[in-house]
Amino acid sequence: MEGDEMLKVGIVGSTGYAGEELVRMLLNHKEVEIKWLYSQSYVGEKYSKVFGNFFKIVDSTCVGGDVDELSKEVDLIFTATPQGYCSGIVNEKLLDRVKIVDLSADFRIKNIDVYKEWYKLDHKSPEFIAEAVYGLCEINRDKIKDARIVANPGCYTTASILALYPLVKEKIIDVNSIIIDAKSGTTGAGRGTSLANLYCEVNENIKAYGITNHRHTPEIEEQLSYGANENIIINFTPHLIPMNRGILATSYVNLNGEKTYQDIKSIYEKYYGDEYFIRLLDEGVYPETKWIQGSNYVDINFKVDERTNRLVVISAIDNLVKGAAGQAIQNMNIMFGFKESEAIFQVPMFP
Ligand SMILES: NC(=O)C1=CN([C@@H]2O[C@H](COP(=O)(O)OP(=O)(O)OC[C@H]3O[C@@H](n4cnc5c(N)ncnc54)[C@H](OP(=O)(O)O)[C@@H]3O)[C@@H](O)[C@H]2O)C=CC1
Ligand SMILES: CC(=O)N[C@@H](CCC(=O)OP(=O)(O)O)C(=O)O
Repeated sequence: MEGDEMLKVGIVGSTGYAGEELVRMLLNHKEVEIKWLYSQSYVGEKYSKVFGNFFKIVDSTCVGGDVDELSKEVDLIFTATPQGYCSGIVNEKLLDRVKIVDLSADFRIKNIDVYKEWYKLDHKSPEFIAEAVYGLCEINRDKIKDARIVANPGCYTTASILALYPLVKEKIIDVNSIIIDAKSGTTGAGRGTSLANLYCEVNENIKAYGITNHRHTPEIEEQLSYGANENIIINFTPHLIPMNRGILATSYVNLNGEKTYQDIKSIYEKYYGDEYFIRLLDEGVYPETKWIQGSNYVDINFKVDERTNRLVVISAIDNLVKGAAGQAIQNMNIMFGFKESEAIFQVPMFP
């Protein structure tokens, strides 16, 4: 497509890590033109000065001002912004003009009291929560097609829910025995400066954080509960590790009755066998972040522990790609009927 036929998009939060990944991948999209790159801190600056990797590739300058006015130039807006931003700009007039893919958590959680409790924020447009679709592509593809607002899932949540969804749906595990132990690279924390993310604090170190109260807990619980059709509560413990990007989630669950490797494998095949971006690894081969880095792939495998009758499931994603920008583009592709892998097929970077 060319000129007027191209889908025009704007990116708010373009100067963050997720925003940068959106630009990097959208440049390869045959049917999309990036119309503007919005920033609060770099208005008037060349985007390629903010991120030198775009030198001689992107000539645009960051724009600021009224997003409502800018929305008249585009068909879709990605908001790769902090929690509370997107809910502040959404209104009926805006949604008449554009579709929204929000990378924050503003529209992920249906129960507003849960949102308030875990995010310590008042929601600025609760009237749109019900219609927003949780953009976990492999699970909600049909609903995403017609959505005006897509709530792009969090990074830990994407890795965790995709690993566990077939198991809860098929009721082969005790749904109240789920423990998720997840590790993330430091880009997961964003580009803003904070003491905890300084090089010397992160390098040569691994630490758990958000123990029993990380905000992805209710997001995982809500989505797994829809799958199981019953209320699920979980233990979720994230860890910060000295890597740029990547998430590895190890989930422990009690099996209902004895199950073989093949029993479980056939369940994963039923749900994901035809999924382009989900790779069910061969028996005995377990996901590593190096194998998905820079790509939109989700690698999954598991092992039955016959001694404890527990199942251990390992999943890996790139937090900035399938955990953020890649999935956001996948959602856009579904919403506009483009090839689902357009612009987001990348061979993972190794090493
Ligand atoms: N990093 C990750 O792995 C993942 C991130 N996410 C979510 O995506 C969103 C972006 O994350 P990430 O890129 O890491 O964050 P960053 O901190 O790297 O970037 C945030 C961006 O938002 C802009 N911004 C900050 N405050 C405001 C504001 N009040 N209004 C408008 N824009 C603002 C910032 O730049 P400027 O000042 O130039 O406007 C910047 O471009 C967050 O909601 C995050 O939770 C989701 C999944 C994974
Ligand atoms: C390493 C790290 O700090 N990760 C972030 C999760 C990033 C993300 O996906 O979160 P959202 O729900 O905000 O979109 C965190 O734990 O807060």
